[in-house]
Amino acid sequence: MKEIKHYINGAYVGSASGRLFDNINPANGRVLSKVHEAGREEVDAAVRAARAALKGPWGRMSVEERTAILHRVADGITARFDEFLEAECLDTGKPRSLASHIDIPRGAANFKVFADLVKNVAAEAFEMATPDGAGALNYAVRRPKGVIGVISPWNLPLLLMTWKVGPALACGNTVVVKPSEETPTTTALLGEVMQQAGVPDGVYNVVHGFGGNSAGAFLTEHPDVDAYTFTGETGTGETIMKAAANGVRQVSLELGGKNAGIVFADCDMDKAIEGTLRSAFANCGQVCLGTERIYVQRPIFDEFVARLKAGAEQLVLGPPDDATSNFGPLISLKHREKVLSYYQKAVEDGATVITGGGVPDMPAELAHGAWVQPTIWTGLKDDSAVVTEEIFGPCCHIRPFDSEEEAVALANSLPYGLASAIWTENVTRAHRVAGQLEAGIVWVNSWFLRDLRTAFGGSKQSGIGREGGVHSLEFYTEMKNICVKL
Ligand SMILES: NC(=O)C1=CN([C@@H]2O[C@H](COP(=O)(O)OP(=O)(O)OC[C@H]3O[C@@H](n4cnc5c(N)ncnc54)[C@H](O)[C@@H]3O)[C@@H](O)[C@H]2O)C=CC1
Ligand SMILES: O=C(O)/C=C/C=C(\O)C(=O)O
Repeated sequence: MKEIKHYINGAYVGSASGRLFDNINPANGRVLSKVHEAGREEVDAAVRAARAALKGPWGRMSVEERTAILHRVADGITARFDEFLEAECLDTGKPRSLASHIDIPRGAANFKVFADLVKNVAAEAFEMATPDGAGALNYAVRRPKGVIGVISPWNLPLLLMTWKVGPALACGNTVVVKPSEETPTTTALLGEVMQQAGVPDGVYNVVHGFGGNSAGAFLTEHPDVDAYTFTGETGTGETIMKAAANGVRQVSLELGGKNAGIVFADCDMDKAIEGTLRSAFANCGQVCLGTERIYVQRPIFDEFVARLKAGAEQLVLGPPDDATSNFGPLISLKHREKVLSYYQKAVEDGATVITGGGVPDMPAELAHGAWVQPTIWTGLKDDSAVVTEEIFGPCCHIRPFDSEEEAVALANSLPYGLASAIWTENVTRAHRVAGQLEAGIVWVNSWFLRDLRTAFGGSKQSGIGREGGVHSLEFYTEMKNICVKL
């Protein structure tokens, strides 16, 4: 059986404890590989290697040399596209059509975009007057923050990990990555690409393991890490923030959401249905930007529900190697338990189940996979847990609204504020509503349309800080002002 080891200081190493855990294929429940679980010893070795590398060749490189290497990393991912694709699809069960269009290309783009950005970004300068009339000149320079702890989730494993590692390295930092225990493979594979691209030893380190009382906690408790970037559940973000408070370390947190889709009667119905099918069901609903609450203006409510139901029922459930499949399993049986508990709660709370609501019949070879049906409800009260809590599954509740004010109030009614999607052909309304929504990201007549130069992140309990474009540079560098008296 294949073993997945840590990648520390440019070498693959096992755990001193000899502890291994199973990496499971969620499509069929089979063990894919055995993964080494890091103890404090391995985490410490990774952090030491990362600290030393800051002072080694990486720290002395010019921006041109460093960014040329990062372009080679991107090219290395592209050259091994099929290997990354296979690994990501086996770890997550997601359809190849999805991973080949989103996950793997973004893995490469995340290095290129930030390598190009750091070469072109300017820093501020201010001339000032002084009492003696000679004046002074202030100018800013950016310096790497240091050793960055990267804790990444399982839903878009390569995409979300490189979304952090790309800018961190472009800015001259070194990293210790703790990928999700559910999806260790592409993070491990990236070590080989880093090596071939000429990334010096110790710049990119990977430790595997779980969260609490395991590699995740050991990394966030380590005193020699300068800052942490995390994507995942809000509660986990709170735990990481508390750990980072020791030593006043900065955090960038991209957390949970319970995002609203708002569909106005003047929308282009075909586009609204196509977009909402993706925002509710893509990646089996496991996208933090997904819309689990859909508000539809009353005159088109019945038609919208009927058409979304028809679309959901046309999704083709199947494993990644089935070219016709566009809907995979959830990440694990444990996560399926959570999702099914909401499916049950919806019924207990009096929902009308428009479609789905359970576990599909799958062929014998997939019977042990984490499959669930795409599910749509109507008729729940606004305070039902199904409508207020992040489920992170392929499901949505649809509720009618009458006025624009009501739709905005409903969308803003929860403590989350990550993303929203508005569907309307009235441009004035689109701008007006977008401006009022309490969310870090608002899409109009689209969903998950990403320009990597834009600010990405959540408000309220959906996160702290923004990444993307120059906003990533704000987090991954320290800005120093130099004041020169003339
Ligand atoms: N992208 C997102 O917004 C994601 C949201 N979730 C949400 O979180 C729920 C739970 O899923 P999990 O996989 O348990 O998410 P999680 O947020 O706990 O895990 C994400 C990462 O954090 C690490 N982690 C967990 N506890 C930690 C700790 N105490 N210290 C340091 N690292 C820690 C995990 O090992 C993993 O690498 C899901 O049902 C879903 O609602 C999960 C994954 C991604
Ligand atoms: O950076 C992106 O384009 C996508 C981000 C998606 C998430 O952060 C998520 O699903 O957690």
